[in-house]
Amino acid sequence: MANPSESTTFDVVIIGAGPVGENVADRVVQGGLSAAIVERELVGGECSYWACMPTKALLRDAAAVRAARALPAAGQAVTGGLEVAAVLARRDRFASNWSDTGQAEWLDQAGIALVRGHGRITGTRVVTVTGTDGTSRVLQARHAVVIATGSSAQLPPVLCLADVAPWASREAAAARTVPDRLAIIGGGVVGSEMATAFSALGSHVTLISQTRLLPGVEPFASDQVTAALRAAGVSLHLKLDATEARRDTSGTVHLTLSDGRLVAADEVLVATGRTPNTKDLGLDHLGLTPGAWLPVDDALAVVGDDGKPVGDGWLYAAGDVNKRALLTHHGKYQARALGDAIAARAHGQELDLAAWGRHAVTADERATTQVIFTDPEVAAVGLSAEAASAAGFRIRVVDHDLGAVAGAALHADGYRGQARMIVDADRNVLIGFTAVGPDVAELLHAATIAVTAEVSLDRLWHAVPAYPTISEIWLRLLEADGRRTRLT
Ligand SMILES: Cc1cc2nc3c(=O)[nH]c(=O)nc-3n(C[C@H](O)[C@H](O)[C@H](O)COP(=O)(O)OP(=O)(O)OC[C@H]3O[C@@H](n4cnc5c(N)ncnc54)[C@H](O)[C@@H]3O)c2cc1C
Ligand SMILES: NC(=O)c1ccc[n+]([C@@H]2O[C@H](COP(=O)([O-])OP(=O)(O)OC[C@H]3O[C@@H](n4cnc5c(N)ncnc54)[C@H](O)[C@@H]3O)[C@@H](O)[C@H]2O)c1
Repeated sequence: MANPSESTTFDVVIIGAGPVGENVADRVVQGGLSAAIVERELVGGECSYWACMPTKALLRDAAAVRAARALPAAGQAVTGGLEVAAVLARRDRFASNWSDTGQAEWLDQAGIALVRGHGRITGTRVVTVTGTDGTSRVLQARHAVVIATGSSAQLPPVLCLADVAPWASREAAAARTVPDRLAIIGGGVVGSEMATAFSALGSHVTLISQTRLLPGVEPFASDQVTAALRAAGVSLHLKLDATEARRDTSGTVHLTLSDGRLVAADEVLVATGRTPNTKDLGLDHLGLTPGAWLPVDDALAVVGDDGKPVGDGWLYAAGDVNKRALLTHHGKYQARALGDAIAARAHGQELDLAAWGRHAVTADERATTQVIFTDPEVAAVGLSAEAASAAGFRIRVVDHDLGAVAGAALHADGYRGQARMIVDADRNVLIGFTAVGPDVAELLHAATIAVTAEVSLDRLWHAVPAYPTISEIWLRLLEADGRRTRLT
């Protein structure tokens, strides 16, 4: 049998072996097709080495200490501060010491050919891979090419920023030392999580944000994270821009803010969003714009300016690069649907692209889930009140104090948190849920199931939360909404 790693023709060629590319490859191979995956850096992508895993490892020890300190006896047992070297060493393990041997072995066992190098589309269903030694290999796809090249940190237009050699998320996630003073530009998810992590590790953190913190989440959740960061000693300069950067001869960076204030720091972390990895992919030959996000249709086929699939529909984009949801779990959800769809098409089967169908990615629009690992955590699914109103839903907004739930009061003394459900008043179903508070992450999946299954609130009254758990928030929210009498 031919060695798949030496073949040049495959059913599917995937560019990018991040979590999304890996999952597309897995599904097409499980669907009976052959697949090659092209990777220019590490198999596993951003998430494994510079994003989800190492950043959550940086946050976890401090969260455990906080949880213990919220209880009188356990708090007594916690003495001293965090051992920074041990936190960084555990982070290194979670980043697999930046070695992809394990993930490359997994590809091999799964029967997926790994081609190392930079991939470019050089013709219809053709990808040319340039290795680090400059040699090229041409791969031909029989059915489809999938772009899963992810995204990189975007630098904001701050004068002379490049001269101060700022950190981006990669440098923060892989930091070898904890700077005494860290300035963060950007108050989104990366900025807020890294402010939480580095202040707990001992940095004096100053965060500058154009907007309120976490502008994508419900304002009450953003407010609680803002208050907690302030209480932890983080200096927040909100609704301001950094305009200029300069590093002096002693190594100190000086940032000028739009109101004229100056911020001094040892390092600057830029966390102002992402830019797609599409600059050098050969997209210009296909009438697409290099460096732009890749617009896709419901089947994740890349579409041109006319909204129609490029070519005869052989080119797909999944994960960060299509900008539908810049989250690993949503990218992998897209990958499962797309991999199955490519296999189904290749076997001459009909696709099921109706809402919630097997090959559809409906949850990207109706039930996006996210946990933000700040202190307190934020967990959200579906629409916020603002987004639901903007989308034209007639809604009821129901709020409840999480700290008033018996399970939360037991969980931590002085538990502070809040939950909100957004109800589609016409259908009486949940279309959004947000919770903020210590350890709310694991509350999220119950809400996700209610939103995706479109469970009526009448039925949710029969989902009895165990006593005394934090999940009793569901009962409290239903009570706050009031039991409605069915008129039919
Ligand atoms: C600091 C940070 C923390 C995050 N934390 C979380 C979190 O907790 N939970 C969560 O769900 N999401 C998180 N995210 C988002 C998550 O990292 C991304 O959504 C996810 O990595 C996207 O996966 P992907 O496969 O689309 O792209 P990537 O992970 O970026 O992988 C793309 C791969 O393609 C390769 N590639 C690119 N161009 C080429 C080319 N031309 N040829 C060959 N290979 C190429 C790259 O080297 C890379 O390996 C975080 C992001 C950041 C920045
Ligand atoms: N826990 C998680 O799920 C997690 C963790 C980290 C990152 N991520 C994902 O990674 C993606 C990238 O995160 P991010 O924080 O870089 O982006 P983001 O889009 O969440 O936030 C970027 C922030 O930077 C601000 N900004 C933009 N331009 C600016 C400028 N010139 N000056 C000052 N501020 C500016 C924006 O107003 C926004 O607040 C997000 O989409 C997020 O979903 C997820």
